[in-house]
Amino acid sequence: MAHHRTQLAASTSRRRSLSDPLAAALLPPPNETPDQREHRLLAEAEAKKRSDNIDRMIREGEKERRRKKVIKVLLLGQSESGKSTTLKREFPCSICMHRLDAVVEFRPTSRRCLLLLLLGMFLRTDEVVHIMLSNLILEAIAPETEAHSGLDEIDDLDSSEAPTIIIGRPSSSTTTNGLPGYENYRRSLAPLMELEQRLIQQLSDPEDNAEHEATHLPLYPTYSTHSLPAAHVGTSSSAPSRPAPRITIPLGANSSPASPVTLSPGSELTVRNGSNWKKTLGLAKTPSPKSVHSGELPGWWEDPHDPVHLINRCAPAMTELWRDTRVQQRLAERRLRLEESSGFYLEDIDRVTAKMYFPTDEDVLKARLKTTGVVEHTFSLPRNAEYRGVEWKIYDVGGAKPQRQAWAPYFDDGELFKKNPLGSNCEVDSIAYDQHADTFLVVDAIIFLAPISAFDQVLAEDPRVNRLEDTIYLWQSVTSNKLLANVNIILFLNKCDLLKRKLQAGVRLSHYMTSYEERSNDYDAIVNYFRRKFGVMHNLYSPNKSRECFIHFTSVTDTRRTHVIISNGMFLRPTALEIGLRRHSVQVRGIESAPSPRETLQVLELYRRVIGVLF
Ligand SMILES: Nc1nc2c(ncn2[C@@H]2O[C@H](COP(=O)(O)OP(=O)(O)OP(=O)(O)O)[C@@H](O)[C@H]2O)c(=O)[nH]1
Ligand SMILES: [Mg+2]
Repeated sequence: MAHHRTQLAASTSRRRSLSDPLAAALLPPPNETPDQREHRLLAEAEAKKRSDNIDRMIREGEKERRRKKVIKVLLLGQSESGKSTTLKREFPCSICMHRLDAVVEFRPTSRRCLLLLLLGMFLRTDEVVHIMLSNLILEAIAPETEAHSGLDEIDDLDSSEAPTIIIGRPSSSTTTNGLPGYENYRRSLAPLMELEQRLIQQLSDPEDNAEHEATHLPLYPTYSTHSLPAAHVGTSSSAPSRPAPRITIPLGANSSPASPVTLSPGSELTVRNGSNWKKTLGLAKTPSPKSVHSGELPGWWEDPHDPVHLINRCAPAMTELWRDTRVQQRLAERRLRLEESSGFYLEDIDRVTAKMYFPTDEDVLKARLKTTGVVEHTFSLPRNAEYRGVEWKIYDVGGAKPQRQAWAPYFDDGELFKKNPLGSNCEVDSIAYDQHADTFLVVDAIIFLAPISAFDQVLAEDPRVNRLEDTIYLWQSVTSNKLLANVNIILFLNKCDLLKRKLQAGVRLSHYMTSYEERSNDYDAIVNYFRRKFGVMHNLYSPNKSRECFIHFTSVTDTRRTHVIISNGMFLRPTALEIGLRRHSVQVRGIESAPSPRETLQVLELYRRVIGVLF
């Protein structure tokens, strides 16, 4: 009986095997010799071993993937709000800022870059090919070809969205004459133009190829200042003939190998999408400890071809131009405050143009490189075992208006919900959606930068728009977005240092922001007013009423704060950690600009405890 059952099972299994073509192909040949059998069994054992190995590797990879936490943070805010600077400072481990001495070897590249930035301040005299032209001194004092008044334009805006901030006095841009002495200045600075070209060549990557880039933007038409769409951010009607948005962020892609800078005469020095300032400033490589500690630096000042010699010769003309009261007046009329952003070294021309000038940490931190598109920075936290395995992905976007075409569509929920493949009621922590690749980029948090010192300034790319007004519209569109309902939002009320200086110089907020009325022009009163205003807007517009918004007063160029954290052995910035904390509903008070050592310790202690739970 048992024998019969075995025979039956064998014949059933053979029948099943024969009906399965793969099994049939693997069956031993019917007339297999003992030798052949031995070979076959050996080969099968070998194949099984290989297959088991692959299975094991897959299982381990899966375990590793599950163990590894990836925290994704998106930086948002208008151009020059301080996003890239925040990235440099708030996430110091991404550029080895915790070992400031380690970047010494790469300063020569940064040095050339900073010299180029300085030249850029003086040189943009060519035709209107770039919206940033108005940033530059010679351009600002050049004879004008066309006059435009910001107030006239503002009057045309839809009254339902009338800004609470007035745009300020129209500049005396009706003047069509250039500044007296303009031609002299132009002549004395002319040699620098050739030098600028040379620096551009030195800093450009000859193998630059858009196809290498980690992110891609469509080719948009170049806007002139006058053809930009109306300033109402977050309203789809503001860009009637907007080209189809496209953004591709290959998930898991590392920093792009592409050329880090876009350098062309007549445009602002730019960090390209898919590239990063680490490479631009020469910080991308890990320096060898030997050369760091040997302190050897190339003696560039002895090289007659080094740009520093020509710049050094032109320094007196540069200083004279910058200090010329008529120049200052013209810049003030145009409400251009170069010294507040990339022009910080204009007050330092002698130092920066000295033959042996070498960028300080602060110079590197403050160097302004405009971002275009979306740049992804990936890094893991070193050393500290507590945080091992956490990978950070920070997305830094270009905040200038033409750049916002890359991200503004993601705040247009009507459009996005329609395309949302997960259905309109789904709850996704999504921000970036690639309509071509059908992928969502899920972010854990947004850090929104609002430069509150800019209440008396206009956008460089659109002088019709007050900077603070623009930030408020942006904030409204981010906080009210339904798709972002579950994304944690951290608000940096940034550039507090500049705000303080501006108020001390007697500039009145109520002069530009009528809704501030006759309240005190005192720093504390004003920052608290802004905190309340932004906080109330968040609570009012947020579709998720239980979401809390963390608000910090920051001066992100202030390196002292970084040092406090570093000296405490923390490689994470508190604001970054809040991202994780929010998910677990743990309340943490934020550190403001200059925390006392006691405050820092308290917060660090709290973070440590919570991190123990989280990671
Ligand atoms: N004094 C001061 N300067 C700041 C502060 N934050 C940023 N800056 C300066 O402002 C300029 C612009 O900063 P970025 O970080 O390049 O601005 P961004 O938001 O990345 O600008 P885009 O790339 O155009 O979107 C730089 O020169 C910074 O040094 C701040 O808190 N205080
Ligand atoms: Mg940037």
